[in-house]
Amino acid sequence: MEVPFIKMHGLGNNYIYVDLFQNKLKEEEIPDIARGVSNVNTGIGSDGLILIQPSERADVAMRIFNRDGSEGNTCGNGLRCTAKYAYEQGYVSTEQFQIETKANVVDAEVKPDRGAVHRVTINMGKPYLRRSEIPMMGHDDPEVVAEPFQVNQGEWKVTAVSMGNPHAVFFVDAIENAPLKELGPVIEKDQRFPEGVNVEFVEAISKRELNFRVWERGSGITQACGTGACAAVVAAVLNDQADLDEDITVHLQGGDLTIRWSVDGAVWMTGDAETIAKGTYYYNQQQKVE
Ligand SMILES: N[C@@H](CCC[C@H](N)C(=O)O)C(=O)O
Repeated sequence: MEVPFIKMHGLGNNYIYVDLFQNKLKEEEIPDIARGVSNVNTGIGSDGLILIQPSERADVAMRIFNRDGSEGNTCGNGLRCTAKYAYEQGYVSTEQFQIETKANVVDAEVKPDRGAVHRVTINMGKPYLRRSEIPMMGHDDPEVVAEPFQVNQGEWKVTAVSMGNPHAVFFVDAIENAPLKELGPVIEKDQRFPEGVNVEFVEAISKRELNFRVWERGSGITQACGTGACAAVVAAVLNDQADLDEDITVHLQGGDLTIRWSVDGAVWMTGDAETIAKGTYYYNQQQKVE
């Protein structure tokens, strides 16, 4: 089967996008297609698959599938790329519009330059902080902030934030010492997070600037995670490491995002969105990718 695709990235967090305004995919084949396109040797190579499709609740909808074929609820970098694509394709006719994800409906604003969009702001909505909303095992506290967390014989402090998807944030003194490869895969699948978790290590440089590294649920190390950067800023404010209602610069491996947790509770994210390539993926369902 031939699947027309666009490859886009937000700060190096790259996905294969399929436009379901124009094409159809069988629901049961989507996880396999996500694993297939993501494979760098036998596919295209990506952090996963994103479907852009019509919505009944918003102007456009988006679904995100990780490298391992699991479906995420939302994706910050994917939202900026979806906004760029929807505007450039003419699926929306205004610079402000709404995008539906499995998690929620968000407001997007594109900043076009002669018809092309390279920068997008998304109102990501309010973070979920109750333990049961993350979800994380234990008594249903209103917040999980700097809670002792033992892993691999080490003692850490976790702050848990859901931006529609779950994030476990750990502060480190120096980002280059973040044990991403060692602890990322272990914490991702830790039983205390019944739906798995995205794992972030964060160094607070000042109250307006954070260094950030991520191990994503279902995809492993990626160059950037938009929802993770939002969760990092929320966690930093909760730990008195960043200011509420101020623009915070988050330095990710692939570049910078500007994030603000505003007094009304909403988290705003501004950053780049770029197209890499367009083409056709030849999906062969006889060669399932595990
Ligand atoms: N890269 C993303 C998040 C993608 C989904 C995540 N791995 C999950 O399963 O929750 C982002 O930019 O937010």
